[in-house]
Amino acid sequence: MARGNNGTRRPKPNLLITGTPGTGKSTTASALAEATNLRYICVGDLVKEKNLHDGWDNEFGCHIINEDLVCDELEDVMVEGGNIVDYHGCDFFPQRWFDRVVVLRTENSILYDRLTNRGYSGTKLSNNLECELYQILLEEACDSYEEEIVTALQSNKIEDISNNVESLTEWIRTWRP
Ligand SMILES: Nc1ncnc2c1ncn2[C@@H]1O[C@H](COP(=O)(O)OP(=O)(O)O)[C@@H](O)[C@H]1O
Repeated sequence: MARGNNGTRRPKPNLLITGTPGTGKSTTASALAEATNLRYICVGDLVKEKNLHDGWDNEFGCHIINEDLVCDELEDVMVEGGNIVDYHGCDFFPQRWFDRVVVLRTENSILYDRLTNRGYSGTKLSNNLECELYQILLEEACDSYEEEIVTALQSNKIEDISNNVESLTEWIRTWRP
């Protein structure tokens, strides 16, 4: 829902850019933030910087995010509006925070190359490839937000990044409080 706590519409929209790791969230979200002057929030970095986690998960090789701490940390800026949030999950954020939810999608062979270049192997690699193959993030987004605010965008080629940034910039530009 596009309404803040005071019942008025936010002056600037909040967007969530989600998708399997490697689909291009941080590349797309940071380019979009630069093009629009909105605030870029990388939840993964925030978790590390502010210790919003419950330790390290050896099996998955990542921090165990504390979702309540993350939501508390972000509440004020999200109510204010004008944020582009990047995270490979979306079901624990309050639904009212987002005006648009973008799920980036990448073909498996391309994602395989990106993730192996990043040093992923074994279970971590196969879990992420399966996550993309079974559209886990798209389903999570559709289950968590109103259908009309969720959009899946392809992120296979470099041109996809500029096209996606351009169309989202236009959407942000025409946003009216
Ligand atoms: N649409 C795309 N076309 C080509 N390369 C891409 C595309 N999106 C991302 N990449 C590359 O893939 C890698 C992972 O991108 P990144 O933005 O870090 O993904 P994420 O934030 O989803 O983990 C980076 O090297 C990036 O340059």
